[in-house]
Amino acid sequence: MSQRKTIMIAAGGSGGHIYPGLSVAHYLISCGYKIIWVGSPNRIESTLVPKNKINIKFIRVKPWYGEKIYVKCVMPIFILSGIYQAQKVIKNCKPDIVLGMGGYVSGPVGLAAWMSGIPLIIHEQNKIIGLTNKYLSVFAKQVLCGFPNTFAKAKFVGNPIRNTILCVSHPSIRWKNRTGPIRVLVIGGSQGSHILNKILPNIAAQLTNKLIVWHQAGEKELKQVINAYKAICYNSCSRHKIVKFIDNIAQAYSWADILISRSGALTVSEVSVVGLPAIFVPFASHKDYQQYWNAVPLVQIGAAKIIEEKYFTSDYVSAVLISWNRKILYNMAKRARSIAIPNATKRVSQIIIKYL
Ligand SMILES: CC(=O)N[C@H]1[C@@H](OP(=O)(O)OP(=O)(O)OC[C@H]2O[C@@H](n3ccc(=O)[nH]c3=O)[C@H](O)[C@@H]2O)O[C@H](CO)[C@@H](O)[C@@H]1O
Repeated sequence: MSQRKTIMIAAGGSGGHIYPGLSVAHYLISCGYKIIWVGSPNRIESTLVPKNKINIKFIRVKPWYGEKIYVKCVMPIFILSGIYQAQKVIKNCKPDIVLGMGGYVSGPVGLAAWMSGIPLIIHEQNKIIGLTNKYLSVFAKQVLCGFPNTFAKAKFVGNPIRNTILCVSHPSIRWKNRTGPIRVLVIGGSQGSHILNKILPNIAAQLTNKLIVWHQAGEKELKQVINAYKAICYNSCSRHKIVKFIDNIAQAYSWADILISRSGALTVSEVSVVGLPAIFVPFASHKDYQQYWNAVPLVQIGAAKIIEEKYFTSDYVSAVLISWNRKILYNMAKRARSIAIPNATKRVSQIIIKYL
């Protein structure tokens, strides 16, 4: 194996695209390969990727699609500008292969790779394939996917999960001797979720003393959420923890009895690997309702429940929560693990290596 082989990873915009890319990047680095990341300068990859000590190049990209007339008119300019910038980065970095992990940035980089004769591999994290990957699949040497039966042309490999999450101990160890209020972890995806931010303080008030909440509220609404818990929960609010973002998500998964969360592809896959019961509230504004379909496999095996936004009221969710004791939650946790794919990082990496 040559030390000089370079793998370019294009991914950005949200944790659901970046974290699985980072898992693959670290695996390949440990095998001696060089990684160059391409992302956008103003999105979370611009901080997350350097934090992981991975070299990142930036291109400025805009969405390739949209309903507004203005977006439709200027779209060809966006596309051409993105491809031009991506070609320049490819010319400078000379990658041997390009891996597209999703987000707008992977579109122009994937196309530029194909135009330069560099093999392109793409990975789709969701149960329903996104538009960027649908277009790129025409040019890709290999299409990989995180869920089975996503796309006719795709090979099912699972979603790469961070090592720290893979190291969370088995539910039988975590639940052993656990007592006290039910521990509810609230995650709104990489940016926080308005509906969870609005309803959870009311649930905490309704079920005072019965639960304890660790709530990731996102940057935008953090202050309002802290104030909402303070206003509603009176003296008990100090036991709840409200934060912008949870860096050590493995520790949070390990602490929790149940997760209440958006059902982004990565959160769903992580919950399965860790073995954690969940109430999923799919993001309703996605055209293809991908988050609903991401959660279905865990619901089908009795490890999770989907509550759609229109039914996500404090009365209903409180009723569900008090109907589940620790024993029920522990059994759900074990079921979640039964469909986990813990070795997806290795599977993706080995396919890349095969093409080098
Ligand atoms: C609104 C939107 O477009 N969401 C999409 C976005 O989700 P988004 O990136 O928001 O959600 P995902 O569940 O896929 O990934 C979130 C990632 O961030 C991590 N995390 C989150 C919160 C936190 O405090 N700490 C932390 O580490 C999670 O552990 C996970 O690894 O990309 C996903 C993958 O394509 C899609 O399935 C989602 O539909």
